[in-house]
Amino acid sequence: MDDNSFYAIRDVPGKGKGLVAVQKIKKGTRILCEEPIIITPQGEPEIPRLRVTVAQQVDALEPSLRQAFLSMRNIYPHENSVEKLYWGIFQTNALPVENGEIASAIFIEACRINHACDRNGQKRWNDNIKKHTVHALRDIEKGDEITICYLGVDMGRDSRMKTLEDKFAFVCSCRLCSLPAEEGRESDRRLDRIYQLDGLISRGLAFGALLSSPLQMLRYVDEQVRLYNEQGPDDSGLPQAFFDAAQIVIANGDLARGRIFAERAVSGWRTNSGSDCKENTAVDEVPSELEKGAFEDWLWKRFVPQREGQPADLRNRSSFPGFSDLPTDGGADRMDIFQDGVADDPHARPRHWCFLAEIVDYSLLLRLEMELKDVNEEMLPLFFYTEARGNELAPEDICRGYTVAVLDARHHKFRWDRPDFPGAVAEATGN
Ligand SMILES: C[S@@+](CC[C@H](N)C(=O)[O-])C[C@H]1O[C@@H](n2cnc3c(N)ncnc32)[C@H](O)[C@@H]1O
Repeated sequence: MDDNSFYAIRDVPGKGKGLVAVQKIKKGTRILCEEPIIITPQGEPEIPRLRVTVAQQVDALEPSLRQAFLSMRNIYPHENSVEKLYWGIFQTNALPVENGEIASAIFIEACRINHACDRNGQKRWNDNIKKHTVHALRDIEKGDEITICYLGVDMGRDSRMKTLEDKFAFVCSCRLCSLPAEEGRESDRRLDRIYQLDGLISRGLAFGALLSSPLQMLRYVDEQVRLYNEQGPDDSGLPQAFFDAAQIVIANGDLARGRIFAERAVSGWRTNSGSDCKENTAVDEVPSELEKGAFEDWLWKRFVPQREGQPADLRNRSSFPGFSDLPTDGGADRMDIFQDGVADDPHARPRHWCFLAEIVDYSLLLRLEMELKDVNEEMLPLFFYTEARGNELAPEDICRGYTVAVLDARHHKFRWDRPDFPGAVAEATGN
């Protein structure tokens, strides 16, 4: 868990524990960023097998994490075996990950966040840093509870209530669910229509209506945006709506509107994922000097071997990857990124990359240890297991704010790493 100073875990009346803001949090701020402690694999439908997987991971947790897991809420408390008890806690608290490998996971702090249909936090699994994040959807005042939405799609009050009661055993009392009768019905009508429009727009995009009836399609999105705005400020569905509008107008050659809709979509996504939305360019940042081939390389973000004397593009993530994007020692993973050619091509030329990270802090007791921040803003430790334990470096070269560069860095699993633990304790090794 890093930089979690925006909140404290407190008792929240009628909800058990919850996260409460301990300072004002500005819209778009990353409030929480946390690694999983227990995961279930994607595509395993067999509950008994999942129960065993979860139980094995719980048993392998270090005592304080295990205690934290066991203190979590369990809405299935009447199960009579330890395995079923763990499974009950897992089901009550697990958050979706859905990165192709992991289906859902337990996070010690993120799983304490309560639900609100008009939540002020946006949850997301960030696959770049292999962590769950929550960003502020609007300004959150000190003392306010931080909330996320447990439901996948917008639905009316009765359907929301039923799903939350069936799946999470509580009755929601958020602002939206507590609206006076007529306002509540009005809100439901809006949500039903937003849902209906979603279907019309996605079918239209899939079946070519963006070319055959673009104005009708634009009307649908216009209505959806208006309904989102009436429903509440900064709805997290807005960026997708602007993106849909951008596709409709661009497909019809209307680049001026396309640019504005695209900018609005990006601005909304930036709020939803805050500082995680890193790699971006402004519309006028198109390189004008490049010849055709080089322009295409830029456009498709292809890896192009550096010519001698050519300055390196520090924003190129295949040359300057983050920690989570590094290849594994001896592994064939991500070879497509890390070789000039395809993985099984015997003539593919190996290429080089450089892991860069800022020194945030350091100490020199038994050995030199550093706390680093990489290009994805992921924090990680660096230990010097060298002969002189880091004393090879001159003291004036070790400063906060300086950059560490590790050429051809790789993940390396040490013998004492926990087996099969996600995002495991691998360290950057290199020459
Ligand atoms: C993932 S946990 C959230 C943390 C939990 N409150 C705790 O004490 O650990 C989910 C459970 O919290 C409770 N909960 C979440 N949101 C709630 C809400 N809006 N009102 C009442 N209870 C809520 C429900 O019991 C739900 O099954």
